[in-house]
Order: sequence, then C-alpha cells, then structure tokens
Amino acid sequence: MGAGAFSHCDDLGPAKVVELHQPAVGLRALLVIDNVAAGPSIGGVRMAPEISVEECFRLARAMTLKNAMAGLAHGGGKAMIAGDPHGEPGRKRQLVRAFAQAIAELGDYIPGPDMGTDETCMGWVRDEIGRAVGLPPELGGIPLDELGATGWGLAASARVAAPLCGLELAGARVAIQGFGAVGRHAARFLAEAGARLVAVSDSRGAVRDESGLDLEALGRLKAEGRSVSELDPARAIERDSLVAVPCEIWIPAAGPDVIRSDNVEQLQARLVLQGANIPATETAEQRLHERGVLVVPDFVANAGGVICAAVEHRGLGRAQAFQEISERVGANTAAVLAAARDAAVPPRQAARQLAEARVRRAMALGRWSGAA
Ligand SMILES: NC(=O)c1ccc[n+]([C@@H]2O[C@H](COP(=O)([O-])OP(=O)(O)OC[C@H]3O[C@@H](n4cnc5c(N)ncnc54)[C@H](O)[C@@H]3O)[C@@H](O)[C@H]2O)c1
Repeated sequence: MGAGAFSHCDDLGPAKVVELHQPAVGLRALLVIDNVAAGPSIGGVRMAPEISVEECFRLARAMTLKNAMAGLAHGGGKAMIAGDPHGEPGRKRQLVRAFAQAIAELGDYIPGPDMGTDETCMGWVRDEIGRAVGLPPELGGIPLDELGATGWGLAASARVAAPLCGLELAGARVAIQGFGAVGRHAARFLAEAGARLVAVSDSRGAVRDESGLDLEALGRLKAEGRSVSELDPARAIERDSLVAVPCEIWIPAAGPDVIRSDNVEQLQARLVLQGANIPATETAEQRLHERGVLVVPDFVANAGGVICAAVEHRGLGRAQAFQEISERVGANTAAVLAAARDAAVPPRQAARQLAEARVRRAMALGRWSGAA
C-alpha cells in the first residue's frame, strides 16, 4: 500500500477512489465516489490534460456537500479523464466511450457534464452504460444552461437574502462578473424581479451604466461572439474594475478566486451571491463577513444546475425542475443565513455544518453506522 493511498480519508469518505486505465485506447481517468449515504453519487466528468487524485477528491467532496445542501437523494462524486477537450472530435468520443465502459459496473456514480465535456458526451455515456445526466433533449435531457437553471436558483436565493440585509429587489442595482450560462440568466431573472443590471463583464471587458443595461442587446452581442464591452464603448470600463462598481448585489459568475485580499475592500455591495464556484479566497470571504457584507456561498446559491440534473434523472421535465430549484435554493438560503446569524459565524461555515449534518444523518441510517 502506498504511503498516500488513504490520505484523503475522513469520517465522510471517500467511499471509492478508482484509477481507470485502458491501454488499448490510451485512457487514463480517475473516479472518486465520495459518499453515497443519501443515494448514488452525482457529479461531473471533467476532461483536462492534467488530472490529479487530490483535485478529483476535493471536487467530489464539494459535490457531497452541494447535493446534501440541496436536499437531494444523491451523494457526491467526480471523474476526470486525461485528454485535450478541444482535440480531434473522434479521439474525444473514443476516450469518453472507453471511460463509460470502465465505470459500467460502478453504479453508485451517475456522470454529468463538467468542464471539457457536454451533453453530447453524456449522450455517448448513456449509450454505453444506460446512465448519465445532463443529456441532450432527444434523450430526455433538460437543457439547463439554455434555460438558465442556475441563474433561476440565484434569483430565488436573492429573493430570500435581500430582505435580510435591508434590501428590496425592486430597484436594487446588480453587477455581474461573467455573462455566460449563469450570469446572463441571473441578470434576466433578477430583472424580472425589478432589479437593474448596472454593470457586467466578460473575459474581454466590462460595461457600466447606472441607469441600467439593455439585456437583450447584451445577449445579441454574446450570440455574435462579441464582448459585452462593445455594448456602448463610451461606457466601457476596465474589466477587473467591476469589483468596485457601486451596487447593492454583486454576482461572481466567471472563475475562482476573483475576490481576494487585494481587492476585497473595493467591493461596495451589501449582498454577494456566489454563482461561480469558490469565487472568493478564504481570507477575502472572512473579510466580507467582518464588513457586514452578506455572502450566500456557492454550494447554496448555485445548486440550480445539479437540482435540475437530479430532476432529469427522475425522468421529470423542466417545469418540475424550476419549481424544485426555487423551493430548495430559497429554503436553503433561509436556513443557512438564519443559522449563520444565530451562531454569529460566516454563512459558509453554517452551510458546511448543515450539509455535513445531513450527510451524517443519512450515514446513521446505513448498515455500518453502528446504530441499532
Ligand atoms: N452552468 C452551471 O449551471 C453552473 C452551475 C454551478 C456553478 N457554475 C460555475 O459558474 C461559473 C460560470 O459558469 P458558466 O456555465 O456560466 O460558464 P460560461 O463559460 O458559460 O460563462 C463564463 C463567463 O465568464 C466570462 N469570464 C471568464 N473570465 C472572466 C474574467 N476574468 N472576468 C470577467 N468575466 C470572465 C466569460 O467570458 C463568460 O462570459 C463557473 O465557475 C462554473 O463552474 C456553473
């Protein structure tokens, strides 16, 4: 046994750490099934040139907590395939199909799309082994990015969180970093609730207008492959200055670690809804808490996508998915923020405790719990 073989183990998991190797096609992949107490694990399949057990485990654990937080009958897992996601399509198909074959017997893992894979890949996986979520519509999939499942959940979270920091959504100014699947739909649903998008950025720039930005025009620009900063060049601002824009609600919907010690003091919002995963460093999030900025953590606020996938897995459609997203994300936002207030701790700490408690309660019902 290698010295580090069980280095990730704690009382929650991981249940299985599997190296998958198929020399005939050059498949190298990893699967971590972290915890299955609540039900078979759901989590994405990443394709990237470099993969590691460490990262796969961390992402699988994040899924355990996210799924438990969302109240789903699913544990957490994650898979990684070593490969070039933008490489030759035939090669990608071969790797994904070989991966699916290799996990055929590991029925306590249900694969979904993630960075480097998409609904087509999930169609191949389903074809090989009969299970996957995030499928193409022709196979019963709910197109969650097209419909804006995660943005819908963010808006549900905002409805609950806003009054807790003395805000009304009607008239609230919103700034959104990233105008992709999460950001653009969050903007749309918040606008329907009366909020006003005053600034938005993408990887190539940002634009700001205190009187409100035209969402349809922004959508058209993105559909043409252009940057949001082209909306009105006169009002374009430096991309990373978005953090300092005066607003009530700030939504990161791009990459990780965008709020850091070097820019956290510039943030003026009263509410931060984390659309992206780990958008703030630990120190910066602590600082926001000290400054009285209410932060709804990623795995509470952005669970819309995985809730949608779980509904799809049950064979149900988009109406059911959207209803469950608003109910679950809204209720969980309320529970986490109340627990954080009562214990005077940052919302992430309260959320983690709530999610872990749910996993432990599910584990206590299991055969090996030691309970009578
Ligand atoms: N899609 C989902 O349902 C979902 C669910 C949970 C979490 N997330 C997370 O939310 C984030 C966004 O996901 P997505 O699906 O919208 O991705 P996406 O690729 O559709 O959109 C990302 C957007 O961010 C912009 N961007 C990239 N770098 C930027 C930068 N430095 N500054 C400003 N903008 C930048 C891109 O131009 C694009 O507009 C990711 O962290 C993802 O892991 C997504």
